Amino acid sequence: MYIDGVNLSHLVVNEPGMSYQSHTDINPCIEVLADYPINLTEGEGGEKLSVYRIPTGLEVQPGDIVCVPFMSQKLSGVAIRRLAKPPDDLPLEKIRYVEDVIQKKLFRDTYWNLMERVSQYYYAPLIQVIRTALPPGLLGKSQRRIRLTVKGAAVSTTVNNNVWLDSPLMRTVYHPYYHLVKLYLLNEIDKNNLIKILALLSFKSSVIKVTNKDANKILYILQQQAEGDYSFRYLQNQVQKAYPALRELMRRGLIESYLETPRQIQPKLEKVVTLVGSTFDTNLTNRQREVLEILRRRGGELLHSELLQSSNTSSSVLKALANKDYIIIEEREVLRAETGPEIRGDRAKSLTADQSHALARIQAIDGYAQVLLHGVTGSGKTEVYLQAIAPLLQKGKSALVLVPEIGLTPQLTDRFRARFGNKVSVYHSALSDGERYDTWRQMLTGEPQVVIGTRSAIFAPLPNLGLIILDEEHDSSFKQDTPIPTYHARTVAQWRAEIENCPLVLGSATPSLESWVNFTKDEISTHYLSLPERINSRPLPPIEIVDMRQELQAGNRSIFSRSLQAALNELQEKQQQGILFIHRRGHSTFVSCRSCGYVLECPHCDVSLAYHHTEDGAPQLLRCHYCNYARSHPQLCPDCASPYLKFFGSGTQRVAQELSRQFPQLKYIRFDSDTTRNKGAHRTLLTQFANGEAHLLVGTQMLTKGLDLPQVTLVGVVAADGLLHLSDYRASERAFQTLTQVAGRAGRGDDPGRVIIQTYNTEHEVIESVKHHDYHTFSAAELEQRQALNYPPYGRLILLRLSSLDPIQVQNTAQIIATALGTEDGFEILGPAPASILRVANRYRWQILIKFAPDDLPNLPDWEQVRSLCPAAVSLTIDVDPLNIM
Ligand SMILES: Nc1ncnc2c1ncn2[C@@H]1O[C@H](COP(=O)(O)OP(=O)(O)OP(=O)(O)O)[C@@H](O)[C@H]1O
Ligand SMILES: [Zn+2]
Ligand SMILES: [Zn+2]
Repeated sequence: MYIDGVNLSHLVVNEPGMSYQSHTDINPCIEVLADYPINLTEGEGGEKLSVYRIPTGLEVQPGDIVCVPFMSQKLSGVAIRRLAKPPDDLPLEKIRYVEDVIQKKLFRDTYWNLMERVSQYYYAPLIQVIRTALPPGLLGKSQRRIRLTVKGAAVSTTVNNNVWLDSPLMRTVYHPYYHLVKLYLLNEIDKNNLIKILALLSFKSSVIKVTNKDANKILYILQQQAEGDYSFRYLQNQVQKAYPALRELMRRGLIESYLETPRQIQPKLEKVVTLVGSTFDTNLTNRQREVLEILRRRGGELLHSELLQSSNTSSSVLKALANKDYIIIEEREVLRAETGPEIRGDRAKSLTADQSHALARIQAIDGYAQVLLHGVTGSGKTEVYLQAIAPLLQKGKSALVLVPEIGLTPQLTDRFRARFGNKVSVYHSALSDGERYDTWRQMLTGEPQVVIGTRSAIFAPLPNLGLIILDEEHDSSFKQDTPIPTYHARTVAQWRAEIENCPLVLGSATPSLESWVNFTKDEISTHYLSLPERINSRPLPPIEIVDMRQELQAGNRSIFSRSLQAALNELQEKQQQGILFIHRRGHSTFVSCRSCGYVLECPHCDVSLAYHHTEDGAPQLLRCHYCNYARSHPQLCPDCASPYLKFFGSGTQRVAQELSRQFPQLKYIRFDSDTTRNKGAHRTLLTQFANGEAHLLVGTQMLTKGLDLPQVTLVGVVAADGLLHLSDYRASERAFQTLTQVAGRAGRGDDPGRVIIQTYNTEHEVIESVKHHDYHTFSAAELEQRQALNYPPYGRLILLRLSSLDPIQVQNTAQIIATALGTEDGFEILGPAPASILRVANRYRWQILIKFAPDDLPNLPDWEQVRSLCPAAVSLTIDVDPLNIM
């Protein structure tokens, strides 16, 4: 990483034996990489190091997170390098002091190396990588904001004449002319007079006019907000040429810009009462004696609030006791963390031969190596992970376990907690900021522990890492599409394991083709470990493929084939349980008018709105899946006022309706994004199902991931076709993985399972391979195609995503960039092409795909040059190794 021409990797960090701390330094300074906001006066925010002085008495070391002054604000940043004296070209009095150290010793050498590698590979500024790695709020979220001046508040915008008078801003008592506005509101003076008075008062001339269309719009937007205040970024997204317009408004004194002070997340403190001494003097009241007695009985230490409650007393009583030195009241930090329910402990299972073999191979690794644990569904991969981790903890080391989506797999965390108790913590984005902050800091302590988390947990700052595990390594949620860095947790895990010199285990029943090729290219690698059988030699469930065309020919118009209907009937007779899987895109969910054909669309995106209905009695909503716009379901067609609106509802909903109609006695639980919105809903629904409260679990993709329910004997895939026809070179791979995983939920217990897949494409090669549980044939055929077309894992891809409010400008920019790239060789350029949904949240999107051989890296374009071709109104994201090309 080069910053201002300096290669950072030589500067960093904490090199042992360095004597910078020497007390003879007269004016010690430190270089800081701060979290600068985008600077309005310079356009783009750059990445540069700034020098600060270290005040006497404050210990500042490279790798610390510090708080520094910047203009009139405070920012946080990472201390990079100590200087024994200030740089020669910088007069001492110009250098400001570091204010404080927020977090000591965050970045060790190894951690810093990781940050740099991510930054280089994904072409993302280092500070962006650091921001991704840290819990939210640790670096202050300092942002540039724009607010109206009094003068600006009084300008009448032509967007809506004189709207300013009705703007909330004018009605706040904080407004300097509120007394005048109030007169107007009370009808004491009329509007025209008020305008004249205000004009006289504030500008001593006639009413100010803003003629520039964009400037006018900015004023209007600001005036609509109660405090007349928005972030610079927000305004930039609302108005096409925001930047010159803002400058004009600022020059005319109608708005001002300022930096918001960072809001640090504070550790949570609670008052604790501790009993000191055990003899109680006679000078105590009965009440006081009682309180002390309760405290003693409860072990001599209680939370202040708890003691107040259980002794039913007031804080003045406690204070009096503290004054008499019977108790100590002090603030102590409490850690916020997700704890999960109480779980009964369990012991290590005795392993099958295959499991033992795999475990032995993993444990024989000394230092860094990658292992692919390829085990069919239900082969006991998790048990191998658990037993690989146990001895590490004993040796004082920690383990990191990455999973696709933690909310969906409460079962998995439970299994880890049952084995390792409170040594397990979870880390993912659904935690509150406070919980994330505390969990994260708790990792820094170096206590041996197991962290289970999603994608971003690959940056968990565990100092003594002994093992990294990626479960379901094929899952695409390990890849971040946006914002930058567009990292893949598997790739980062490879670097991290290498840097920390520990093993990395990739586990899957359906390995990604990348991993498959990687581990099988040289003969059979010793690090390819296979669990080809289920536990107790249970068979994989037989898979029946049903041709839905034949069903139709035979006169069956139901969405359930005759075979699936029979299976559902049997389920009820035998009191067994089943899962019905619906692919999200498998059914249309839009609402259209039967009379005129009008389709309800999102006003901001080029897509139709999807119908959502969570339960009886809940409001019927139409929602945009791209920008989250929502509206209520209209009674009448907005176009022709016909009452005959037709909708299908989400796939699960439609299937649920059909179930109630055809199998009224079958109880089902819907498990999809509508029914699992609330925190803890996944767990609740799965527990209900596990307790036998329903025959069927009906749901989407969420069902495919790691569910281990022994009583499930039937899995039905209602329509596989939606999966087969995605316009993406990875569609087949994804379809094979999803279908294999969902099929793998059946027959995991004593009763044998069966799977029924309904499709209109019985001959599709994916369907063929899934039917025979044949990963090898599938991957061989798929890899052949990839190789022929130079797609990953044989070629590499970089996707340039461009977007703008201006449809012409973004198209032109895409064309210019593609042309410029076309003059270089070493790579192939596909596009520019509009994204498959051109407009999302009012932004028009184009993309350019760059394809090259893995070893051609040195020939890649200069991204700074590419960026310079991009005007300010067009944003460019470089997605390295993209997974979603749509
Ligand atoms: N050695 C063993 N003896 C007995 N039972 C075992 C053993 N190993 C694992 N099991 C049990 O077998 C079941 C399946 O194991 P597990 O869920 O780990 O499989 P998996 O390979 O992770 O499956 P999937 O990839 O389908 O999620 C679990 O209920 C687990 O407790
Ligand atoms: Zn209509
Ligand atoms: Zn939308």
